[in-house]
This record gives sequence, C-alpha cells and structure tokens, in this order.
Amino acid sequence: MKSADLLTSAHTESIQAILDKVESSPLGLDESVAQARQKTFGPNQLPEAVSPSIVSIFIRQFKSPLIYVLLLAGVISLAIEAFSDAAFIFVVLLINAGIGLFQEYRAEQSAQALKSLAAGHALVLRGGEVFDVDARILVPGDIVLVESGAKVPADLRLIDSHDLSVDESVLTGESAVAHKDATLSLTAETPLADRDNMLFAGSLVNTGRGRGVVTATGLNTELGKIATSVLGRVATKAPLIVRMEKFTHRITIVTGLVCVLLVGISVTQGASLTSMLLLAVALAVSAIPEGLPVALTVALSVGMERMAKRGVIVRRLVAVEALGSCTYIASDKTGTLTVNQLTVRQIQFPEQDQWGVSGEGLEPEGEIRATTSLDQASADLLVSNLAQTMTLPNEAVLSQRDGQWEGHGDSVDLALLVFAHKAGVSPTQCLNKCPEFAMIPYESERQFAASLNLVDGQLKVFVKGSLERLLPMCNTMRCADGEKDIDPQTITQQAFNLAARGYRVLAAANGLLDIEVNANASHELTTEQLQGLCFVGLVAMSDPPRPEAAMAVANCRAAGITVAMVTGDHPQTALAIAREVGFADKPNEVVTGTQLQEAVSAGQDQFDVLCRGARVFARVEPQQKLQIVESLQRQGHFVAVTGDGANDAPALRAAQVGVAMGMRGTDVAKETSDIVITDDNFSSIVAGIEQGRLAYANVRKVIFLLISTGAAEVILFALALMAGLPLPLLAVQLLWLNLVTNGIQDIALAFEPTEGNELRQPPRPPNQGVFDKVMLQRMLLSAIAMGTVAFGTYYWLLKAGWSVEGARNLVLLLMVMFENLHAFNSRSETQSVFTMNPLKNKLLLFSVIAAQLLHVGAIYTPGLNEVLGLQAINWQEWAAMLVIALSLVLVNEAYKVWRVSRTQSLP
Ligand SMILES: Nc1ncnc2c1ncn2[C@@H]1O[C@H](COP(=O)(O)OP(=O)(O)OP(=O)(O)O)[C@@H](O)[C@H]1O
Ligand SMILES: [Cu+]
Repeated sequence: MKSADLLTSAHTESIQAILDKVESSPLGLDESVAQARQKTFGPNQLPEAVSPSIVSIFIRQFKSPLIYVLLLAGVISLAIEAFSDAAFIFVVLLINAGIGLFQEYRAEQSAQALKSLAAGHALVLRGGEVFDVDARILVPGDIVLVESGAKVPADLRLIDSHDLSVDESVLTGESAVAHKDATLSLTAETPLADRDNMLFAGSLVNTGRGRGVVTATGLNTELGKIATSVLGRVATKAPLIVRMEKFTHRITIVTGLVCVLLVGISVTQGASLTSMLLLAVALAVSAIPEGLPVALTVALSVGMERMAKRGVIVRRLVAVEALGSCTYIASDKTGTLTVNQLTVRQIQFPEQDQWGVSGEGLEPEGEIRATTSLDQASADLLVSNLAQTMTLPNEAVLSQRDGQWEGHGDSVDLALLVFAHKAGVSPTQCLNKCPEFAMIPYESERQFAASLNLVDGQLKVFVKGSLERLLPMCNTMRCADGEKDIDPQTITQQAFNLAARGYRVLAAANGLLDIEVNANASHELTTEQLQGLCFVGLVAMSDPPRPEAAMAVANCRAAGITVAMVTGDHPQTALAIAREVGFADKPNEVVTGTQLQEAVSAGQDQFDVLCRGARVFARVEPQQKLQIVESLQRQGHFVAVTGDGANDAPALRAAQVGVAMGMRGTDVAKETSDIVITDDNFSSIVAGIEQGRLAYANVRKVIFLLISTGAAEVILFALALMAGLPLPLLAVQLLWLNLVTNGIQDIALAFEPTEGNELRQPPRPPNQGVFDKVMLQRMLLSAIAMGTVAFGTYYWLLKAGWSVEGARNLVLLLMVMFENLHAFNSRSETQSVFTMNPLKNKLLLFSVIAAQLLHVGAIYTPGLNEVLGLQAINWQEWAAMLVIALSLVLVNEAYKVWRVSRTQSLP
C-alpha cells in the first residue's frame, strides 16, 4: 500500500475489499509494518496553527495608540530641536516595546506548552492486541476501536458497529446525530454526510461501539481537506481582559481630557505651547495604565501554569477567573473522590450469607470463602455461574505481560475479570467455549451490560448491572437446590446491606433465549428480549476514598464552597463514601434520580428545594446532571461540575466551570470542558480553586499598583497647577519615572506567590467587579497620599528657596521611591508588608532594587543626567526623601489594620 489517495471511495467497497486494499486484517497490522507505513504516510496530524514569531509580536507592540502618542512627542521634540529629549523619547519607546514583547511572548509560550499537553489518543489493534496509543502514530490499515465519548482519530471504514451514532458537525456543519452501520454498502455518489459505513476524523461518538480500518490519516482525511478553515481560529480573550481593555480605554479618554485642560491653562498662563504639548504627552504616558491588559494576561497565564503544575489544565483562560469564584462543586464519585481501584470483596447468592473474597488489585490471587453448610460442589457451581455471567458481558481486557498483570478498560469490568480468575473461570477460555453473537455494551444511562452467547448449542443471555435494572428482568433465582421463584424483597435487602458498607453492588442474571440458532445469520440483542431471566447473585466491590479527599473537602468548607456528589451508584454506597470523606452524614441529604424525576413534574420550585438540601445525588442519570446544575445556578451558585462521559457534555457546558477527567474522561467531555484534571483527583479541583483565587488576587494587585500610581501623578500636577507653581516634573522626567517604576514591577506582582489564606475566606460574589469598595478606597487613599505629599514637598522646597530644578530633582527621587515602595504595599490587601518575606517574590525585589540603582546611576551618568535634569544628591537629602516616602507605607498599613479589625468585628 503506497499511495495515500487510493481510498477516496472506501464507502463503496465491501469490508473484505477494503482490508485487501490496505493490506490489513481484522487482527490489525504488525508493529513493523505500521512503522514502515508511518514513513510513507507521515504522522496522523494536522498542521498546527503557527504561533506568532518574536518579530511579529515585536512589531505588534508599535500598533498601540500610546506608542503613536510617544512618537508624536518624539517628533515634536525634533521639531523644536530638543534633540536629546527626542533621543530619550525614542529610547523609552523602544524599551516599552521591549517590555511589551517580553510579556506577550511569555503569555504565548505558556499557552503553547499547554496545548501540547492535550494530544489525542486512540485504541488500536496491532498484531491481535489492543493498545492505547498517541493518535499521531496511526497509519492506513490500522484497526481502530471507538466507543461512546471518543473522538474519531482518523477516517475509518467500519468493519463492526453496535448502536453506533456520531456527531459529525465539525465536518458537515449539521448537528443532527448520524447513525452508523458497518454492514451498509453505498454507491459512489453518496454524499459525505450520508456515508454511514464510515467514520470521519474529528467527529465525536455519541453512543455505542465501533471498529474500523483506517483509510486515511492526517491531511488526507476529510477533516484534513478542510483543515485550513478550522485552523487559524483565534483564541478568545478572557472576559476580564476585555473588561480591562475597555476600562483602559476610558481612562485614556479621561487622562486625555485632563491633559488638554492642563495645556490650555498653562498656555494661558504664558508657557510655550510646544513644551506643554510634550508634557501633556508625557503625563498621558505615565498616567494611562497601558500595561494593564498585558500584565493581566500574564497574571492569568501565570495562574494557568501554576494550575498545570497541580494537575489542572486550563482550556479556556476565562476558567482561571471562574474557578476563583466557585461556590459549589458537584463531583463524580468513582475515581474523583475514590481511588477507582475496584476490588470484589463480597459475593452473595440467594438464601446464602455473604461470602468473602480475598486478594488485592489486579493480581488474580485470592480465594472465595464460602461460609455455608453447602458441599463444595454446589458452592462451586454457584460461584462459577456468577463468574461466567460477570465475564461474558464484559469489555475489559486483563492480560499477563512479563509476569505482570495489566488491565485495560472499565475498572468495574476489570475487577469482575479478576474475580472470575479467582473463581477459577478464565475469561479467554470462557469466551472461546461460548462465542458471542450479540452484545448490549455498558453505558451509564443503561446501568447494565448484556451479551448473547452460544452455550452448548443454545443461545443464552448474560446480564450484569444495577439490581434495580436487573430485578424486573428476572422471574426466578438460582439457589443451591435449584431454580426458585424470585424473592425481590430479600435480594433488595441483601444489596442494601452491602451498599450501606460503601460497596458498589452489581447484580448478575442469565437465561436461555427462545430463538432459533443460526450460526450464519447475525443475531440482534435488544433490551426487550431481556425477560424471564434467572437471578444469579450479587457482587460487592470496594473502592476506597482517596486519602487526600477528606482534607480537600475540609478545605472547601473553610473556603465557603459546598461539595456534593453526583453519581449513578446506589444511594447507600454513595452515602457511605460521602460520610467517609466528610461532606454528608444524614440520610435526608441523599436525593435519588427517581425523586428528582418526580420533582420535575411537581414544578421547578419543588426541584430547587430538593437540590438545596441534597449533598448526595444518587442513581442519577447523566441527563439529570444538567437539571441539577441549572437548579443550583438558579439558587445563585457558581457551579463547578465534573464529568467524564459523552452524555455529561450538556452539564459541563452549562456549568460555570466544566471539569473533565483527564484519565477516565472521554474526548467529548474534554472538548466541552473548561478545565481538565490530569489525575482525576477531587483535591486537584480544590487546588485549582486556590490558584484561581490567587490569580484573581494578583490581578487586583496589578490593577491597584498601576492605577493608584498613575492617579498620583495626575494629582501632583493638578495641585501644582492650582497653586500656580511651575510644573513639578519635566516631560522626560515623567517618562523616566514611568519606565523605572512600572514596566517590570506590575509583571512581578503577577508572579506573587500564595498568601496562604486563599482557601480561608468566602468566595468572591460572582457579580462583584474588580473595582469594589475596598479597591476604590485603597486606590483613592494611596493616590491622594502620594500626590499631596509629593506636592507638599515640592511646595516646601520652593518656599525654602530651592531652585525649580533642584526641587524637581528631589520630587522625582521621591516619586521613584513612592512608586517602588507602593509595589510592596500592593502585595497584599490584608497582610502587613512587614510580615511578608520580600524574598518570596524575587522578581519584584530585584526590579525595585534595579530601579533604585538605575536612578542613582542616571544621576551620575554624564549626558543622561543632563537630559533628565538630574543633579547629585547628598545622603541627607536622600534619607529625607526616604522618610517622607515611608509615609505611604504607613497610610497603607493603617488602612489594612482598620479593615481587618472591621471585618473581624462583623458577625
Ligand atoms: N461495567 C459495568 N457493567 C455493568 N453495570 C455497571 C458497570 N459499571 C457500573 N454499572 C452499574 O451502573 C451503575 C452506575 O454506574 P456509573 O459508573 O455510571 O456511575 P457514575 O455515575 O459514573 O458514578 P460515579 O460517580 O461513581 O462514577 C452502577 O451502580 C452499577 O450498578
Ligand atoms: Cu463460557
């Protein structure tokens, strides 16, 4: 097989013809063949949208209105032949662009790194064995298995399908579900959307199972052919960033007006128009928080990186912000709150006590302790009947490789296979002896799996699943002394007792089907046929809670976040786990899917009342998850919901934070989620919330610093103007001030580490904006303190007989100190600077020290000091300015003390 476009008409060929064409077999390719083909066909991937180069990011920096303003200033300086000023302005311009480049490049980098974490995978059959592989290694001829929730990794001609339906909207744009059938034969003219014996790369499997042979990979797939239109999609900006861009816009306009006013007044007082224009530009540059949107992007992407380290992959930047304001986590049980290592511990047959099963993990070593007066032979018969019924409708694979047991597939199914081994039933032998004719695969909304097998020349069905579903299928039950009429009460009580101990309980049933056996015809198995069966027994599996879950739940409580469990499992099992983990205790905190169903017909209010009191939602169908999320949202909650299956997608989409499981989750769940938890662990969600809150707090710190310092400069100038004094700073001095105090420090604040109290406060009200009362109070207070003190100092210096140049020199030093110290004030809204270790944010410390050194350096650099109008300063003057500057710290400290005492005196 050589040419890539051999197979454009794969849908017209028979399965055998296709397999021949791609030189493959139902057992799949051999590894060596596959590797050779990869050389011919290349990796199965679409070209990535290229990330912008450094050069293009650099060029982009010059496309901002602020830069135009600066350019204008440079040109004006040239026009009035102030060449050194002009040179300085151009240097500032370059440095500003450099800082912007650094910031944007960083944000871009972390976005890229996260993208590569999300590579697709596929189940491939090679040399008769199933492997879970990186989808990029697929080649034409590979046999690929798909199941509900999966994303199709390449174009496939189906060779086998069960109840298979897919969403092909990426390709066809139609959101209707397409039903697929391997047995169809189609004509060449069949349009893409109707090629129902094919699966196309990029489509999502809604229900069922399928198996197909790869006919095209990478750019040769139907998706590849339209790939250019799918690529190049721009990432959406976080709403917070958009709000801040708008905000910056508004400030720009206000500052612009102030500047115009300033120029107007000064000119009427006799200043020269050009020099005033220059100053207006400089003031605008300093006061406008132009770095804000980028600094915020950095803060959010730093949050994103930190979350990635804690196992939380953020798929949309908005989730960083959203995670921070979560008030409710609706979590899965299995694998999230529990370790997802299921082990069969107890089995129970009608009219018998519970029998223990020993052994741990996947190692099929262990025995069944039959506590009974039965003879060995009768006990063995019961056990092997149960083991067989658990083994046949089972999709997991348990195999021994190099002496190690390895499992693949659903963890419930795996535990059952391990149990079968312990019971002396080998799954492979069993399947050879009783070939499978049809199957109803397990889907969580069905709560059972069934298979139709040929046993001793007769067709027999085997069913395993929840007792609630199986009981109505059974008329009789298998006892040691034969088949009897079923006793549903006793069996239900048995299951209840097992569930109350936290076990996940599965029931088994089987029975002969009254159908003519025809080995050649294909048999169908439908749910309607599952009737008149014989109940076999119960299996109880333990799945211990994750050791860290209890701690994480306690953290949630301290953080004012409600935790609840949404599970398809038995209410007793769910409550037992919830008790162990510590978020529910009383039986009335459990609500079942049936109760919810009834409440729906009783009306929305009834439903909301039910949801409000519940901490455990049990026997819930996946579709009900959406109703639960919507009800919680109606009650004002900001909901994070977890999900793993295809049918969790609506709930994941509706919730403010959709959390998909990285290990257990299907592709569909991951694609619709906002964040993915790589280890499926509940405590990772809590860690994500902590980081989300921190990121949001850091965003506030950046905003606080930039706005309050900008406002301070405006106040200083306004006061000087009102007092009729000469302007307190030259244009170049303002630019210098902006350069040494803002560029790096705001970014440094984005890296601020945790204060340790993120999870010890209630969640931020979701509708509360950044500029709440605290923010406004602090900003006004700081800006007024800086502006008036700087003005007072200037005023006093002039009155004391200093020259204007000398006074400006000191005021500039004071402002540099103010703004540098203010960076430390910004580190926390509640904690005193004196209790915060400055080494915890080395970038901030370094940038502040660098700013001071730069300023001192500039004073003694010939040429530069002339341009900036700087003069040497003796140490007394220096110390005096520092003491004055410290007043700002005192004001901020006083505010923190006042606020903390106030919040503590509240109830
Ligand atoms: N592999 C399986 N085969 C047959 N029945 C199963 C299987 N797995 C689970 N069940 C039945 O379906 C019920 C629901 O299980 P499911 O795994 O869907 O719950 P879930 O909603 O995913 O819960 P959790 O939050 O615990 O993951 C179980 O209680 C069990 O009775
Ligand atoms: Cu068998």
